[in-house]
Formats: sequence, structure tokens, C-alpha cells
Amino acid sequence: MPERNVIRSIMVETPSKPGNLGRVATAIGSVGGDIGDIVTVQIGPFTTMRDITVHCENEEQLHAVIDAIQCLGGGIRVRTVSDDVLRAHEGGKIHMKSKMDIRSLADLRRVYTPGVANVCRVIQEEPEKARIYTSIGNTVAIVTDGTAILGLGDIGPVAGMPVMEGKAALFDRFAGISGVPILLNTKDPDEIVRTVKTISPGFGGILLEDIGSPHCFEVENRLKEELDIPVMHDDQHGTAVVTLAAVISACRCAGVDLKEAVVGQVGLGAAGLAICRMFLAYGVQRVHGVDLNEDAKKRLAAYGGEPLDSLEELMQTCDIVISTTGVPGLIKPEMIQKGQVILALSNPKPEIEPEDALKAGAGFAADGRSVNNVLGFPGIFRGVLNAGAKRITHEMLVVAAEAIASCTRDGELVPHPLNPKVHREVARAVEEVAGRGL
Ligand SMILES: NC(=O)c1ccc[n+]([C@@H]2O[C@H](COP(=O)([O-])OP(=O)(O)OC[C@H]3O[C@@H](n4cnc5c(N)ncnc54)[C@H](O)[C@@H]3O)[C@@H](O)[C@H]2O)c1
Ligand SMILES: O=C(O)C[C@H](O)C(=O)O
Ligand SMILES: [Mg+2]
Repeated sequence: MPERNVIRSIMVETPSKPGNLGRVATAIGSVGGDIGDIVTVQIGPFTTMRDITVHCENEEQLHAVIDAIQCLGGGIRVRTVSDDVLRAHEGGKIHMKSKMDIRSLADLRRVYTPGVANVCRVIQEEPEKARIYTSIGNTVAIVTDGTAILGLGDIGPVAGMPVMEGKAALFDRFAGISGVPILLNTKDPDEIVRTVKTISPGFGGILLEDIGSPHCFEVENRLKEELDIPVMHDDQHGTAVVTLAAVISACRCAGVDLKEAVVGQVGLGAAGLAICRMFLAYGVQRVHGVDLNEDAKKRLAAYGGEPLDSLEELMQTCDIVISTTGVPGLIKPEMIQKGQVILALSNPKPEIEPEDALKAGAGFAADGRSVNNVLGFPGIFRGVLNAGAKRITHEMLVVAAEAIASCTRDGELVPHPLNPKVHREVARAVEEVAGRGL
């Protein structure tokens, strides 16, 4: 089934006579459009208006759908075409809400002044009580400088805000954590570190998001060292955890020993280098990598991986290929070897569509929508916050990956993100390891 990323609401006017809706539906289907909801907005004596949600593979198909409806004639007309996803973002996706009801003067005095003053004094005397009497221990800052927003590149922090709001929504939905987007108007590592340290008292943890390489490595390392709350760069370690989980599942299905497999990483930026480090630390003997940037290849070599000269060579020599370049269509079907595992993880579009990779002979294939760090970061933070841990360790990341793999059903590479069990199991595994270290 081809992916249908273009979703639009088409307002169609038809004469109020039987059979017209059928003609419209047939026209949409005849050019490959997939119909979602149909809402009848208005039935008049002469004309009827319906809002039809149509899912298309691309913009060309959307235009073909519109033309097919317009060509029906007989008074059938497309009135408007609107973008549902854009509309759903109006006003943003998140909102800070009070947990306390404020209905009476007594409520007001308890929530706010003068009652609150005593709570402040309690925390002043015993600062660790902030964990009990404030939301700090359940709040994570989602920090970006906007330099590597998905695979869209350096589009700036404000343009990246929909992604940060999305991560906050996922934190809430899957782990009951308040995520607060923090947009930084600087790319300078010193300034990023200084700013995050300055705001850190208000947070139980820091999730760095879509901060580009190589400065993301320095920013994360320094913050980990200088803060006593957990810090994790999602694009590095969240991604590495989920990728390891997917590969564990693929190897289990294929009856292959992962540690003996040859792993090839295309793109050695934030996600790619962390994936290589994760596989090497897990005991995989041979991890190859390619990147356009020579410094990125040197970083791989410093961790014990083996840089290669070309994508073609990597595709010919590796059993498992993972790509995180942000370049759609980089991997061509003719490069795929029979039985290869292909994880093309770039968002919003992969280096090769999974169905094209499978058609070309891959044994397993997935893209960045299913093999996505949403399976990792909510549970990882739930686990460390529950345990009151000060840092996220490699062992915690490995048990998180194994927990994800343990929730994966036969024939799948990763579990569905809406399966609440996966986030619970990741949190449980991480909390257990974190608890041992305290
Ligand atoms: N599925 C997920 O959960 C997930 C998580 C993180 C990142 N990603 C995706 O991975 C991509 C990269 O993200 P990042 O944060 O690592 O970015 P990044 O900018 O840190 O890294 C991208 C790397 O790819 C290299 N590259 C670019 N074109 C290349 C080519 N033709 N051949 C080889 N190397 C090439 C760049 O030199 C760079 O080192 C993005 O599209 C992002 O959406 C997916
Ligand atoms: O945001 C996502 O969907 C995953 C990942 O963090 C990315 O940058 O692509
Ligand atoms: Mg990201």
C-alpha cells in the first residue's frame, strides 16, 4: 500500500439528486485517491455541499483528483480544497493547564497567595521537597536551536516549533510527562549550554531535539557533565534505541546473530553516529559507515567503526543498512541486495520507500515513521523521573531497546506506538536499572 502523505478536505457541491455522491466517489477512486471521512455540510433544495477527506500519494495525484471531480460536469463543482493537518495546527497543539480548580476565594487562597508562601518556605528549607510540591520533577524541557528539524535542515527554532509541540503531546500521551518546548535563538554551543543550565532549575530533565551535528555532540556532553538532571539528545540516543530494537526483532525473525552481522550506516550525523556507537557497544563486530563529510567519518573511526568510500560499496557489503541522511530517494532499488534489512529512517521522507525496498528483494524494510524515537523517549524519561535518577546511562538505553523488542509481535520490526504496553515496559525497564544505580 503506497504511503498517502497528502491529506486534503475537498468541499464538493453537487445538485441534490441521487447518484451524484457515487459519481464523485468513483471519480476520486479512478485516479487513485483514497476517501476518508465524508461530512454533509448542507443539503439545500437544489444543491448539496459535502466535505470529503481525500488521502493522496503526492500533489500530482491530488491535482488529478480535483480535475476528475471538475470534469464530471452536470453541476458538480469543487468549491474549496483545504489542508486538514494545517487546520489542526491552528492555535498550536499544546496548552498549560491548572490541575486545581479555582472556584471560590478559599480555592484562590490555597492555590495562590497567601497559602502558597508557606509552600515556598518549605522548599526553601528543604530544596528536595520541590519534587513533592511542584511539577518540576515531572516536567521536561524540549530544547531546540532549529538546526536539524527532521530532515528539513536548518529552518530555525520557530519553524521547528510544530515538531517540539508534537514531542510535548507525545510525552503527555504516552508517559504523563509535561514537555515544555524551549526555542533557542542561537546556534553557539557555549550560549546553548549556558542558557539550558540557567533554565534547568525548572525541569526534571532535558530532551535535546533536532540540534544538528557536530555541535550537538559537544552540547550534549557538556550538559550531561554540568547538570545533575537527566539529559538526552533524542535524535542521537532515542533513535539509536529504537533502531537497535528493530534490528533485534529482524535478526530474531531471520534467525541471525546480530553480533555477527555486518551493519552499514548511511549518514553519520546526530542519529547515524549514535546508532553506530550503540551497535558497537552492543557487541556488533563490524559497523561500516558513509557520509559526505570526512570529519563525520573520522568520528566513526574513533569509536571503532569502519568508514567506507561509497554508498554503493556499503550497499554491496552490509547485511543491515540504516540510513539517516535526510535525503529522500538516496537508496535506489537496484542497490538492494537479496534478504538485506533496510531501515530508511529519514523524516519526513525516507531514503527508499519500504515497499520499493521489499520489491527489490530486501528481507525486511521500514521507514522513520514506524522506526521512530517516539517508541523510546517517553518511556525512557518516565523511568528516570520515577527513579529520581540524575543521568541516562548506556545500560538504560540497552534495556529500553530490549523492552521495545520484547513488545514486538512476530512479523513486525517494532511495536505500534499506540500500544500503551511498550511505553510502560520501557519505563519499567529503565526505572529498574536506574533504581539500582541510586
Ligand atoms: N526515525 C527517527 O526516529 C529519526 C530520528 C532522528 C533523525 N531522523 C532523521 O534522520 C535524518 C538526519 O537527522 P540527524 O539529526 O542525524 O541530522 P544531521 O544533520 O546531524 O545528520 C545528517 C548526516 O547525513 C549526512 N549526509 C547528507 N547527505 C548525505 C549523502 N548523500 N550521503 C551520505 N551522507 C549524507 C550529512 O553529512 C550529515 O552528517 C533526518 O531526516 C531525521 O528526520 C529520524
Ligand atoms: O520527529 C520525528 O519524527 C523523529 C525524529 O526525532 C526526527 O527528527 O526525524
Ligand atoms: Mg528529531
